[in-house]
Amino acid sequence: MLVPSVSLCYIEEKERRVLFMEQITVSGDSNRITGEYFEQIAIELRQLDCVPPDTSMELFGKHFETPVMMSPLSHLKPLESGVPGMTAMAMGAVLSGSVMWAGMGDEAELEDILSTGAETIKIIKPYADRDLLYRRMSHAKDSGALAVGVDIDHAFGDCLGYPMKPLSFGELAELTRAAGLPFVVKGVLSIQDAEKCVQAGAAGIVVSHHHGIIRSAVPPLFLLPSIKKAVGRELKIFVDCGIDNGLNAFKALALGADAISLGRAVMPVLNESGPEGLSRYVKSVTDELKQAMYRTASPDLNHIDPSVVHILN
Ligand SMILES: Cc1cc2nc3c(=O)[nH]c(=O)nc-3n(C[C@H](O)[C@H](O)[C@H](O)COP(=O)(O)O)c2cc1C
Repeated sequence: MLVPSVSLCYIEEKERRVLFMEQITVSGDSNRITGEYFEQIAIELRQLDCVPPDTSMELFGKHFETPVMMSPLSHLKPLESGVPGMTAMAMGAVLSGSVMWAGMGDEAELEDILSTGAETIKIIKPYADRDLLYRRMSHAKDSGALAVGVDIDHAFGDCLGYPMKPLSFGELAELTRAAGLPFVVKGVLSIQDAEKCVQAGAAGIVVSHHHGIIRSAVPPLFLLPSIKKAVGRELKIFVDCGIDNGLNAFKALALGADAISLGRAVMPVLNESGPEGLSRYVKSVTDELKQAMYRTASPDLNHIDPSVVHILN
């Protein structure tokens, strides 16, 4: 099987600036393991005394209709209408009252995204060129991003010709101090890193294996309860990887996530039906989540009892 190295990069050739389905199919076994783990998690029903649930959330001082967010993607192809892919994604986020996240794109792309009015969390690569990292971070702040962060898991090899380098704890602490915005660390997949993020002053973490940045990655939901126990009172916990429906979103929220993100699942939707279709999709995922909350007597996102989910086997 073709498996990318740790320098997993979405775009090796410019011509592949399409839906990236080729790369998605070569992510080793981590996505399969994660998918199978989701299937092991079952939901019980608590239908007496249940009330219509509220799926809205407050994040970094803003109000959102749903905890179903966009994952930070990058280099999506433009829609047929000519609207750049990431801008269209941001428009979909605005229409659905959802948080937008932006990945590796450049400063002009982020400005386009923000011009849609989308509340956006900008995730910057751990560029070996730390000056570039800091420039991107202050640009995000000056442009009005909601929060900023780094995907610490994309720290090896290079991406699109940009060499990457792992962050030290000291560098992370310095970045969070300098950010001037809530700082989010994406690609946390251990209690150790989660605790270091708290000590470094991060406002949030994304528990994620980056759709298979390494083979045999532990499913984010496997670690989530222990990460929640260790750091859940100190920072926001977000989760992605393999979430494409409201029941999987519910499982993640029940096991300790404050919000979840949809990554690869949004790409075909966006491509086929644009921002409006994306908004309908996010709303349908949110509706399915709401049904699960209703049937488990979970009145709002802060009151989902973890004991409503069971790990079989
Ligand atoms: C085309 C594509 C581009 C991505 N670009 C970035 C990026 O620039 N920064 C980042 O942190 N993650 C990036 N990711 C990773 C996603 O944010 C997400 O962590 C991953 O796809 C797992 O979520 P999923 O299983 O819902 O797709 C990208 C993923 C894809 C598929």
